[in-house]
Amino acid sequence: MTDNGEKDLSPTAPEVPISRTAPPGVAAPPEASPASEAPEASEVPEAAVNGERRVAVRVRGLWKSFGEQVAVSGIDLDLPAGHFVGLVGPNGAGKTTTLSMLTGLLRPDSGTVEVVGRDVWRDPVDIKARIGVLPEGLRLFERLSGRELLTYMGRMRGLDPAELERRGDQLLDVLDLSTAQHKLVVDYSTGMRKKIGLATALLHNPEVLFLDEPFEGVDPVSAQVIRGVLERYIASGATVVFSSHVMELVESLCDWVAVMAAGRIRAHGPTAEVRGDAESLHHAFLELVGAQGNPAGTRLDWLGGGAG
Ligand SMILES: Nc1ncnc2c1ncn2[C@@H]1O[C@H](COP(=O)(O)OP(=O)(O)OP(=O)(O)O)[C@@H](O)[C@H]1O
Repeated sequence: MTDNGEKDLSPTAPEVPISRTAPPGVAAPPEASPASEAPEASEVPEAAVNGERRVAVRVRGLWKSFGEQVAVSGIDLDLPAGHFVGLVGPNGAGKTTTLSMLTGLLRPDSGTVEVVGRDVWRDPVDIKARIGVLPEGLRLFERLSGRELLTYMGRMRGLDPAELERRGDQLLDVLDLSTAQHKLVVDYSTGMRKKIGLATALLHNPEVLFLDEPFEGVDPVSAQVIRGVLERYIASGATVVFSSHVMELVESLCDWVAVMAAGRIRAHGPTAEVRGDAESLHHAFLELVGAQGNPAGTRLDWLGGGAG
């Protein structure tokens, strides 16, 4: 158990007894300087090494409040490179806020984030060339066609035009968007928007891909396609960090998982170890976030039967 009340199952973590119940309370804010005054990040080489393991994302003391609401409560986390990492948690757990801070979209109140050994807030331009992001509430240039969007993003990334066209052709083909490539994005379905968003996130061949709910609103066929693309990407040594509520999906896709609740990390490590002896990751998750045995339905004694 760490200072944050989490279960750290990473192989580099000290040997500690594992507790599956975690206190729901929120710790007091740390005596930390604002992110802009954070101490100089150590010079970590690109293949940052933590023991034998390369670290794709290193988070220390990350904290974010919105007024009185503490969204992320001083989390520490090492996410290993070359893995499919799932960030899971109930509604309002702080997943989107965390992902936004990991990708330089939201400035933390305090704490540091390093991605492939570089401080996200000190090297923003360099970092943005190395990561791909599919954010929540994806905003796209609606009046461009899918193809135009890819071309625009590729040029922004400085890709050679011939290479950009080659990659665009392949991505549109693999993601089954070739026939819709000249349609305006505003006319795309939810699943098509996710797919074109994923294509723009992959176009520059990033080292780490951050995806907020990538499978939400995506049909099973498209989900299978996205899954195949991501598995191939991981096999090349890249890293995917994605958030999801769908535990079965996380269990089948991710070999590493971090469980969040109330702004804190409740457990993280190899998926099989976080699941432990539980029947499934879903059951382990319910136990970790303290949701088991909550008979919400029994309080709705008026519901059903149509008696008014
Ligand atoms: N811009 C904001 N202003 C005020 N409060 C916010 C803001 N963004 C997030 N919050 C609050 O921070 C907490 C964490 O929100 P966040 O969106 O990170 O959770 P989440 O785990 O992604 O939830 P969900 O699974 O429902 O998307 C919530 O209590 C939310 O109301």
